Amino acid sequence: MFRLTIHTAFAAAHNLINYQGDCENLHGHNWKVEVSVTTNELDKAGLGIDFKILKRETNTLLKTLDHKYLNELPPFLEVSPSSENIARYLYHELTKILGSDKVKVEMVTVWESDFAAASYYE
Ligand SMILES: Nc1nc2c(c(=O)[nH]1)N=C([C@H](O)[C@H](O)COP(=O)(O)OP(=O)(O)OP(=O)(O)O)CN2
Ligand SMILES: [Zn+2]
Repeated sequence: MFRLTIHTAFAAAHNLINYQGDCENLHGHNWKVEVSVTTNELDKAGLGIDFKILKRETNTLLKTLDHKYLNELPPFLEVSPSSENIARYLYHELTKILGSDKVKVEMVTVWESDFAAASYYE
């Protein structure tokens, strides 16, 4: 089994809902995003999936979040835009885009600082 991982990032504003403390107020993060996929098969070039495709599709998705107020976006209208919920949202969207009989999105990890991250996997 092969695991392929890419790192990328986006910047956005949010506030946690149903939360008491500083983070219920509007603030922002430069989130780092790590996407891992697994595959058993390699193509003739020896690639599970081209990193370029992995980065391009992830970055296209992240553009919909970048420099936005997350609480105003459809995925987070009724779901608090915590790092956990962002990771789960990205996991499901990337599975729709990249998932196949050969490639499984294994895990999405979202770092909201250098010291704190949430991962989602199934
Ligand atoms: N499990 C989670 N806990 C917290 C989340 C989260 O998404 N998942 N998010 C927040 C807030 O968004 C907040 O912005 C966290 O920022 P952070 O820099 O960690 O907070 P502080 O600056 O207060 O960090 P200290 O290390 O305590 O100074 C909170 N929790
Ligand atoms: Zn925050």
